[in-house]
Amino acid sequence: MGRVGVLLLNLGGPDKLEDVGPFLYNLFSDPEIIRLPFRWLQKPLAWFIASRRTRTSQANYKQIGGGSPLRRITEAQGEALKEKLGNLGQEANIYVGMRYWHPYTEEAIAMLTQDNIERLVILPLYPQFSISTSGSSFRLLEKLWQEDPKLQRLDYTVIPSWYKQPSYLQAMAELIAQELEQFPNPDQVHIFFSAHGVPKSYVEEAGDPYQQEIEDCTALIMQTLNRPNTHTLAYQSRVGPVEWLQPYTEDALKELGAQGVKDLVVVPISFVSEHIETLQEIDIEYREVAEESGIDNFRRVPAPNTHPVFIQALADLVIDALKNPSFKLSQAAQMKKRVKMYPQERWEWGLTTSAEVWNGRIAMLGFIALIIELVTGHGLLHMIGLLQ
Ligand SMILES: C=CC1=C(C)c2cc3[nH]c(cc4nc(cc5[nH]c(cc1n2)c(C)c5CCC(=O)O)C(CCC(=O)O)=C4C)c(C)c3C=C
Ligand SMILES: [Fe+2]
Ligand SMILES: [Fe+2]
Repeated sequence: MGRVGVLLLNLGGPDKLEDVGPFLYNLFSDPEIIRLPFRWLQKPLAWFIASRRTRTSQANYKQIGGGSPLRRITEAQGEALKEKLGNLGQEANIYVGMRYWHPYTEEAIAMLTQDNIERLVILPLYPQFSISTSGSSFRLLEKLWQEDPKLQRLDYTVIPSWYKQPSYLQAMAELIAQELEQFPNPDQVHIFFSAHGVPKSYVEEAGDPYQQEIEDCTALIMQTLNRPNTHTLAYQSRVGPVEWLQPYTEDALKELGAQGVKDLVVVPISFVSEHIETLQEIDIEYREVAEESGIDNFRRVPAPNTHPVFIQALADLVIDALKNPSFKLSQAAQMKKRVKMYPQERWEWGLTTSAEVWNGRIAMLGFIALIIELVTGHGLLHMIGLLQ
């Protein structure tokens, strides 16, 4: 076997507060995150949404030290994986390719081409597949492959999703058990799985397997844990006006509080590193919701990060992938239908989702008209004398 490389794919996060705006712009420019009928609208809309969200998002990053720890943790995972693979007799170079921030996927690809890697394993750091995460990175890679004959000669394989991997399940079970043991009555603690949400239309219209994989993953972790605790699965981090997967984490916490649950442990399951949604959203925002709802003892299970059993899981995935027949990007990036972030087409009166969507659309048209007017010097505002 020639030189082996492992490409770890991840989302990326702003390293410092000034990065938040451009990071959000990159994220909202992705048609896998916001799908629009007209391609030319993508960038202006991304700019518009990113500008509106930057301040709030910056305030959240400020609460966790002024930036995302994602790059540091992903690089540490890469180093630990390299060492583990070496111990198992499989030398490999590790590359980190982020989708929306540094080090970008394009940079990782340039490095591995320069290093003359001959056999590559593409491993997304998302245990479950979603169109919006692994799917988006696979589509970007597909594009890079189409553009570069050197990449077309590279022998590669993709691991589309891996939530059933036994050492991953074992690591999650160990982390949960460790947290349960912090309570006086561990068996009485309610285990609350909080998965990252996606718009419902991704699953129902576009055939995203994400919800199914999350439900299977939750059941497998509970089986591996093998304890009598009750549990709930809910979805966090909704963005925008459309319906996302339900129940929402916030509502489910309130409901459990109302039912008299006092001891609760939250398990983040869509992601394997600490990031804004564990450190800020769960640890600060959802803790507050839980405590206001009467849940007195609220704890969170840490993300797997560089837990040795988790690193073993990554190493096993790589070694198995090198032995098995290749899985290609075209198979992994397939999407059943085109999805939209804003699916509602019918008008409804009142302060409804539809009204919010139409308000947004009208505001968007106004915004585009304003830009055109500022660029050309002609338009309604000039006619009525508001602009000169
Ligand atoms: C707008 C739609 C979004 C979808 C769909 C979405 C899916 C999704 N995201 C993650 C993991 C992460 N998301 C992160 C940041 C982030 N994500 C969105 C939006 C969507 N995510 C936004 C607007 C942001 C920026 C932060 C904010 O302003 O709230 C991150 C980065 C975290 C960091 O530490 O910087 C991760 C990781 C998953 C797993 C997922 C679907 C399965
Ligand atoms: Fe996200
Ligand atoms: Fe998010």
